[in-house]
Amino acid sequence: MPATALIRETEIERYASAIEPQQAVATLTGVTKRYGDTLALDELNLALRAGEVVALLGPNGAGKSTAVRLLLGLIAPTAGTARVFGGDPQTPSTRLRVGAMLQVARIPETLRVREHLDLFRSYYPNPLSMAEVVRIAQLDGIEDKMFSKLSGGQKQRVLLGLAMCGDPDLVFLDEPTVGMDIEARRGLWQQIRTLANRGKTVLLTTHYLEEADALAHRIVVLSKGKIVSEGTPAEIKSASAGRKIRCRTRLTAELLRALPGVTSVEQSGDDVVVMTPRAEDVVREMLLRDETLSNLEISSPALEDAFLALTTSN
Ligand SMILES: Nc1ncnc2c1ncn2[C@@H]1O[C@H](COP(=O)(O)OP(=O)(O)OP(=O)(O)O)[C@@H](O)[C@H]1O
Repeated sequence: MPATALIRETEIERYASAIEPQQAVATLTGVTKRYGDTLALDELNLALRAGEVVALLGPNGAGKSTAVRLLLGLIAPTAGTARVFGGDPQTPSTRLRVGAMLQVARIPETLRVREHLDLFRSYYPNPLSMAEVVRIAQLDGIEDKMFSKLSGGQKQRVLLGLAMCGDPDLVFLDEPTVGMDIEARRGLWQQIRTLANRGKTVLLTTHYLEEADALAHRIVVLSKGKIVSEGTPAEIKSASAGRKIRCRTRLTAELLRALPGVTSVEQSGDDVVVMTPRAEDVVREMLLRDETLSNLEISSPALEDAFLALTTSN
């Protein structure tokens, strides 16, 4: 069954309508964005609630950065409206309440960490104290280092610190852990969780499905400028690919494919892998036909499988 058949418009509407306008910290309503002939966003509706972490997932060119840049007020929609704290994202008073993690390439290499933080703190009337920024972004011990001398993970932590200087209520993290090893990535995840626990709203874009799974209350999957699925990580997984049965059996692939509810059958070494939204029924049928069936395993698909199904079938 194509994944698109499983993604119901009504599910997306359920999320959009579940957010009362007064709860929404930031919204894109009917937003279309064109760059010349390129349609980057196509009548997109997105709302972020106070205190939630939302992951925007999607393949290259899906429109993730465009959505973030609209909410940051860096670009204007071709049609539709972008609102942050009820106002235009471009107004200075709104910008003071928003923090964004920049890309490494945009940071001057020849300043020390402390100098970068001082500079950013000076942009805000009520910045966080230096000690607080250092604590949140775990920069102890590297404050006096030149930015150019830092490791990839340390640079990403400085970028998070810079985003936090103004004590923002809404934080945009664009690929926050790109280029980091798994240990450093986990450390940054912990810091992002701390932000959410302090009531901040976080929108992160990522290519790492594990990251979205680990951090987000809600995942929004974009493909070609449209939302193709939206829900908790568990909902995304279960809505898209059903469950996976792995076992050793004498039954032929042809017979398995003919069982009600089976969506795919693949050989994997000596085992066979069967995908179905009705795992219990299918296993019952298999056991009735093959009492030697062994090595049985039933699992939910990884978010990665779900994501691929969603974005490639579109
Ligand atoms: N300034 C621009 N001028 C022209 N086209 C652009 C511009 N910025 C983005 N685009 C195009 O708009 C579409 C959406 O791009 P966007 O950068 O928002 O996607 P993305 O999901 O963030 O991709 P990636 O994961 O690669 O960063 C793409 O087709 C891209 O080529």
